[in-house]
Amino acid sequence: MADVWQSSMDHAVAVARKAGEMVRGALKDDRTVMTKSSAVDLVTQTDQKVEQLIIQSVKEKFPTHRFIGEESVAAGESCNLTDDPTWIIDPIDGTTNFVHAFPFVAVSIGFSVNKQVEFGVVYSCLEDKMFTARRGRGAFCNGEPLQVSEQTDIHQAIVATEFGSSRDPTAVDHIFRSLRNILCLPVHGVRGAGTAAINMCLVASGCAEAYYEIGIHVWDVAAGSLIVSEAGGVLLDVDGGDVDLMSRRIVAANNRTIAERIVKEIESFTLQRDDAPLQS
Ligand SMILES: Nc1ncnc2c1ncn2[C@@H]1O[C@H](CO)[C@@H](O)[C@H]1OP(=O)(O)O
Ligand SMILES: [Mg+2]
Ligand SMILES: [Mg+2]
Repeated sequence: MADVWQSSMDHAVAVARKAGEMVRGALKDDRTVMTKSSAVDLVTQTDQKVEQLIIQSVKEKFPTHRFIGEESVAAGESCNLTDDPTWIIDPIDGTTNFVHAFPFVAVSIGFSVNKQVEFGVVYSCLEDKMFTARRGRGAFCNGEPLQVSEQTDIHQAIVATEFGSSRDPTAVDHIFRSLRNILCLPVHGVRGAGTAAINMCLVASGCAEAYYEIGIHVWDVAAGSLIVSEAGGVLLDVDGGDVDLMSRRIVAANNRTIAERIVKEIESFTLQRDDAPLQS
């Protein structure tokens, strides 16, 4: 059966590749860093230029589609997911890595209709790996099918997470308590690539059993969430309920056994939702 979103997905892959070229080029000369929500929440002109490139090219081709883009939201645009076809864009996931030339940097493009992610594209542009997933049709890396790990024993798992962009000692302590619980289960290891999107692609690829984090935004995980589920993985909220991409919390794992085991060890907390009304 013809896929109504195939041309949109083809466009997403093409523009993600173009965006990745721009990121690779900018690695050599653009290191002018600005900050956003905290002294370690970084943004560069390249983040902004790449987001504009993606949005402009999509607007020309699909003028009725809507957008949620990290840098547009930072500039004051709303972050509401409607039933309309919506491109959910993180132009550079891993800006801190980009600034330091730490080699995990991704362009992340999710596409939702009726609030459901229809396709996801994550281009790990320094590794030149194009991760794609179409709902119901599997997940791929450079065209090769992806499959999550078959491991069900948490003690033999690698768990990915990040420390986030808050350096408030109380908030850091909170993150460390969950991390300590998980590390001491024990697990084989804890890792973090420095980008939510690539962490999720590592789960989809079977290289890590799980990824969890509180503090992510919808643009960090929209594409990756579909890549994980289409590779056979599961998504949960950190309290074990259904995942809610606007809630800033996620557990992505190879299977429910591992996901639920991790949930037990997380000290959850809530943050302001991505779709909370703007403060005036
Ligand atoms: N100092 C920091 N360290 C790690 N991640 C950070 C960070 N500041 C912001 N983030 C963002 O938080 C996400 C989840 O950890 C990352 O993918 C990253 O997305 P970003 O590069 O698009 O801002
Ligand atoms: Mg991001
Ligand atoms: Mg970003």
